[in-house]
Amino acid sequence: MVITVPATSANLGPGFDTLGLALNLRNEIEIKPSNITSIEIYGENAEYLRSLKRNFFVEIFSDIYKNLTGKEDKFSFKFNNKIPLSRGLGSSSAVIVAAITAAYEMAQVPYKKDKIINLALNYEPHPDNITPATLGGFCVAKLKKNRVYFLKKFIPTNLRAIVVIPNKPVSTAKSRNSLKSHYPLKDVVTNISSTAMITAAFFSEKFDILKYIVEDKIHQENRMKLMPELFRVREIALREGALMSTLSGSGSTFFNLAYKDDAYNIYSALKDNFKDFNVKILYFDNVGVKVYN
Ligand SMILES: Nc1ncnc2c1ncn2[C@@H]1O[C@H](COP(=O)(O)OP(=O)(O)O)[C@@H](O)[C@H]1O
Ligand SMILES: N[C@@H](CCOP(=O)(O)O)C(=O)O
Repeated sequence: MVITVPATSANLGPGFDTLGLALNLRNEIEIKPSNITSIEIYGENAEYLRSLKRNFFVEIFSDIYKNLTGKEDKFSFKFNNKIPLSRGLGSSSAVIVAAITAAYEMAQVPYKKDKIINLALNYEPHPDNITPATLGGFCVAKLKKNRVYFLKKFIPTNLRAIVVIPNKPVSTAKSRNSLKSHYPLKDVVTNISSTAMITAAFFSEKFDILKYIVEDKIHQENRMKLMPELFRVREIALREGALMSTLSGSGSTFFNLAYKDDAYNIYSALKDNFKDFNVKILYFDNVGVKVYN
């Protein structure tokens, strides 16, 4: 069985722990029943991942598989990773969503994607990466009493993401600890109105308005101060025609949304200015986690 899962960009600026979308940058995992457990890791951060005593995917897969079947069967795992670690592209959510899905598939227990999203929450309590990693598209998610409620919208094919991936990792858990716990009412209002406008723009496919309404007062600026070059990434992307330009998740990646005809200009301006950063044009993903038997 092969399972693939997309990278995700969470928050979209003001939609902290609420908005996210899926990018066509996928980790691929091949799993086969075997007499012994074996793990092969290729691609992004392979050396680092090989050096770890515990494999996050295998642990989650084994727990869920055992819960479903009562058995401790052995498998061979081959990972081909494209999502860089701790860059704000949802690498941990991708692992969680793929591992849970793989366990249900291998155990041959029927499931709905809703189930995957809600189980994934036990491993990562913010649904803005988990929901688009599972479903693809642009997702709005709300956590209430330990349950995720969500809505998804397909992202049209005339849009592209231009991502700027710095070489410095940012741990999501550490970066969350540095956020303030209280905010002035006017800042909260800024985020509520901006998040609502972004949601309406995606659902009505009226993307031009994004140029004027994306504002965050909760987390972005503080997180960007850790890497001040990101302020210039945003300035250049918006100047070259991006519809919006936001920190991706907790960073360090910057996410830029553009019409496909403007994507190359934005890409080359960013590439010229940030030679040490990895700049990519990506399609959006509207499918989410996918299984090939
Ligand atoms: N492909 C992978 N295989 C195993 N563990 C992974 C993989 N990708 C991410 N992880 C785990 O998730 C952690 C990164 O999570 P996090 O800091 O939330 O970053 P991100 O913003 O990419 O989700 C890594 O340190 C590692 O423990
Ligand atoms: N809402 C979360 C999103 C974290 O995304 P990640 O891709 O950086 O893990 C946050 O802002 O902390």
